[in-house]
Formats: sequence, structure tokens, C-alpha cells
Amino acid sequence: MTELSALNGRGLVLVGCGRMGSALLQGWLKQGLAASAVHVIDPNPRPELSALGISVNGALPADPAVLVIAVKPQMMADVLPRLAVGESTLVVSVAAGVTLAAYERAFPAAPIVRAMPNTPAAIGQGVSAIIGNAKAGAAELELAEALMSAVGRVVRLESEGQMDAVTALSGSGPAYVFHMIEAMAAAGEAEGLPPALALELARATVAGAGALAVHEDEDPARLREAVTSPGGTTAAGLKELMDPETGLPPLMRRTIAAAAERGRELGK
Ligand SMILES: NC(=O)C1=CN([C@@H]2O[C@H](COP(=O)(O)OP(=O)(O)OC[C@H]3O[C@@H](n4cnc5c(N)ncnc54)[C@H](O)[C@@H]3O)[C@@H](O)[C@H]2O)C=CC1
Ligand SMILES: O=C(O)[C@@H]1CCC=N1
Repeated sequence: MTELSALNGRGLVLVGCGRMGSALLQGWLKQGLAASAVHVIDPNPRPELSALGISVNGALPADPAVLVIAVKPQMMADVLPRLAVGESTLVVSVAAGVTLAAYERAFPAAPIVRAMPNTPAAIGQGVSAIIGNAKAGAAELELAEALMSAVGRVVRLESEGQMDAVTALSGSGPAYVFHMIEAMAAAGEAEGLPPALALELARATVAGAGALAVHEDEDPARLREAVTSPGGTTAAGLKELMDPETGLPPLMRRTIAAAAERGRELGK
């Protein structure tokens, strides 16, 4: 695995240091990237960046090892024409929707990797999917994997065509899970629990079930069955939740389809 300290000589430029950019940056600094090697471009930078010794909106290195783009897709038309890198800089973008072809128009000589992380990256528990363009060889993909591994797991995609589905599932997915916590808590309240208690139970249940799902590395259907006593409470609840017409499966199908479609629109 590539060591991020290997970037300290030529440096890394981060364009956009909001929620995702700063989560990545924290991971990189923990993995040995020197603050002095980081150059952030952001019109609204977080104040703590300069205190860390990071260059903010200053002069950029002529030939950085990596250029990471973490601005909103809607900003891309404004941002890309202001950036220029050559063939020896790896471009990594985490933006939803925007295609490799769009980055190739801006950086025709560069190896380019699209990465799709998610917000648990902020605590090192993210999952990112990566896909590179034709100029991104084994070394570049390994470097991109090292960058994204700093904030969690990494999977490599077989084709860019998978990226909108990935974005809809794992990129946006934390929001669905957070909403499930909200919905479970609201339902607990409706059954008479005090709001704080309902929220604490919902949050701890989702966290515990998530941890168990990963820890056991078992089919989630088996884990579900282990909760479900015949004729018991869970079976009664699941009868509603798993209803093929009105339950979670068709709802999740529509949810992920809508998110994937939005990704395709953002890429146009
Ligand atoms: N938030 C999430 O869950 C995820 C976000 N992403 C992608 O990450 C990217 C950033 O999203 P967030 O961090 O959530 O947004 P954000 O709004 O928190 O951060 C965007 C940052 O870009 C900066 N910015 C705006 N215009 C700029 C410009 N012209 N030059 C440089 N910086 C500029 C803003 O000041 C802000 O700090 C998006 O493309 C999004 O699709 C990907 C995966 C998950
Ligand atoms: O909502 C969005 O567009 C971004 C991409 C995945 C998560 N947040």
C-alpha cells in the first residue's frame, strides 16, 4: 500500500474543503501526510486549517502529486477551468455524477480517478468506491486507494457505469439510515415512549445492528431470522416492513432509483 508520506515532497492540492474534503483531510493527516504538504483552495475555508499549518488559498505547487476535487457538482463548470495539471498529477474527484469524460476535457493528460466516499469517513468508518480513466494505471489506482483507505474501506469498480448506483446506495446511504433512526424514534414515541428515550433506543439499535452485521460477516437474512421468534413480536413487525407492495423493498427500490437518476442528471 502506498504511504501517504510519499506525497510530502510534491504536495497535495484539495479544492473544496467542506464536509467531505475535511473528513478526507483529517484521515490523510493521521496517515502521515504532512500539513505543510497540503494546499487547500476554498473561498470559505474552515478557520482551523491555517492553524494546522496548511496553506489556504495560497500559491500552489507547480507539479503536485495529487489534486483532489471535493466541491459540489454544480460548482464544477466554474472550478475546472481554473485548474491545470499535467500528466504527473493524479486527479481524484469525489463529486457525485460528474463523469471521467468531463474531467478529461479539463485535464487531458492526467490520470483521473472518481471516488465515492460517504460521511462515516469523518470517523474513519467510510466506504469508498473508486474507478479510474484509461491513464490511471496500477500505481495511480493504488495511490487513490491509499487516499480513500485513510477514511475507511475501499472497493474498486469494474466500470464507471456502476458509479451512479454506488452513489445512490453507499454515498447517500447514511442519510437513509439516519432517517430510519428518526422514523424508529418517532414510532417509539407514538407507542408512548418519551422522545429522548425513543431516540436513544433507536440510535443504539441501528449502531448495534450495523456493528453486528459487519462483525459476523454473515448473510443479513440469517441475522434477521435470529431476531425473529415464530409467532413473536418481530414477525408481526416484519410482516409490515417486508410487505412486497407497501413495505421497505419497494420503497428502497424507489429511493435508490431516484438518487441514481439524480446522479445521472448531475453528470449531463
Ligand atoms: N456529503 C456527502 O455525504 C458526500 C459528498 N460527496 C461529494 O463531495 C462533494 C462535496 O460535498 P460536501 O463536502 O458535502 O459539500 P460542502 O458544501 O460541505 O463542501 C463544499 C466546499 O466547497 C467549497 N467551494 C465552493 N466553491 C468553491 C470553489 N469555487 N473553489 C473551491 N472550493 C469551493 C465550499 O466553500 C465548501 O467548503 C460533492 O461533490 C459531493 O457530491 C461525495 C460523497 C458523500
Ligand atoms: O447528496 C449528494 O449529492 C452527495 C453525494 C452522495 C452523498 N451526498
